[in-house]
Amino acid sequence: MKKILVVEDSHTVGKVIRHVVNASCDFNGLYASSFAETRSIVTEHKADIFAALVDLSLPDAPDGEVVDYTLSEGIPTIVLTGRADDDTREKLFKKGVVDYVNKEGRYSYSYAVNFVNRLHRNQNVKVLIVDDSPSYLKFISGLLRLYLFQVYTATDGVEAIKVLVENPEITLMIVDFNMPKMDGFELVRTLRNKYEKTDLVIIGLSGEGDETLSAKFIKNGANDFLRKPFNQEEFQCRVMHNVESLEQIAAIRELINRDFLTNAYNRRYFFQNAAGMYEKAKSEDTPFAVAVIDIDHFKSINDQFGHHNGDSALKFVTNIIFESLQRFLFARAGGEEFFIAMPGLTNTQACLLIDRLREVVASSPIEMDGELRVITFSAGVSNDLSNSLDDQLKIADANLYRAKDAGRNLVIGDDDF
Ligand SMILES: Nc1nc2c(ncn2[C@@H]2O[C@H](COP(=O)(O)OP(=O)(O)OP(=O)(O)O)[C@@H](O)[C@H]2O)c(=O)[nH]1
Repeated sequence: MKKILVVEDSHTVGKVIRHVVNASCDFNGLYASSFAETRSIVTEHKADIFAALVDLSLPDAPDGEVVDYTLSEGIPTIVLTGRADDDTREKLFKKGVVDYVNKEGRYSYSYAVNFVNRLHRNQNVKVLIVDDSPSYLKFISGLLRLYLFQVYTATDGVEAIKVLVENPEITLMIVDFNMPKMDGFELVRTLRNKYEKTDLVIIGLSGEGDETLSAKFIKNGANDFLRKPFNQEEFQCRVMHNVESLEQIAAIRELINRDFLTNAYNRRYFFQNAAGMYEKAKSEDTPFAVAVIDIDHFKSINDQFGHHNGDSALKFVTNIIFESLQRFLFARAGGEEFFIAMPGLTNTQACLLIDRLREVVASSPIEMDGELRVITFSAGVSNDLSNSLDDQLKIADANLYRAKDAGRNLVIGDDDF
């Protein structure tokens, strides 16, 4: 596992940072209290060090020599300092530090540690810069790479759309206003026909003197705006803030769409997504099967072994279904009932698949209070696109109750009469 290097000579500050690292850092800490110790730790662990929090002034390195050292070793460096006047800050950014933090108590150390976590996550974030100025393209790319983002570039709107189509995982764009072929407004307007603000963040950029540009950019669909020339700190704050917002929205979406107990998708997510699959199958005239699964005698599991064991059984069955049916849409519909949408499968294929799943669950007893208990489920399958999605689920449900009536631990489809 990668590590965070912390260089701090004050015992008290070191102790607070250690606490913050243990509580909230994605990495384990390596700690040094002098330049000499830093050298020996870096020599031994260089390949494992992801980033460093470095005190600007140490007894054996009073003028920031340790910062030059960690930077020369290629380690992303965040400076801890008690004296960040404008001049010091500018010099630090010119040297290539990622950020600086004034030593002002626990909050500032939390900020520094969270910033390292942010850098870690940035490695998975793809950013597209669109600017016809080679110098700005280079400058912004350099900053974004310093923050460990994956960077793509385009020099006009037409090229930008092409890059975006080829790389659909891009979630952040930085778009200049004044460009040939298609200006920034037109590009943003075009993109907003397809990408929501909550899926693709666009930060507008302009060097024009017009004070109204920022509002115009935002009214055309940009999330935020930066006026050239900007300083590194302002750029960093805007970019990080927007990326964090996007992540928070994604996290909220996950919470809305997932069932709390099993972490399977919930009923709302199922209907939102199954409807599109159903329509696609209908328009392409391809098969579309649904299944309703219900655990047998689940009440007796609760009654005999208690609710917590019932919960464990639900999680256990969910995991098996999830592992086995990853390519299909699967959700906990409520209680001990699950829905599955299987585009591309005929009734026979879907019945065979669900029956195989039934065998796996039935042959995987789980331990409850020291006793091995076999869990089974019954299922109904339906595949008839002349019915609506709701009706198809109702028929699958009716088939499920036939399976229950026929003795349970059984799968019944449209043809099994
Ligand atoms: N532990 C636990 N139990 C739940 C949860 N949701 C629903 N249940 C229980 O699931 C049981 C479902 O019971 P019934 O609808 O009678 O069905 P069954 O006992 O499975 O019987 P058949 O479906 O006829 O085989 C009820 O006792 C619910 O309280 C849950 O999240 N956790």
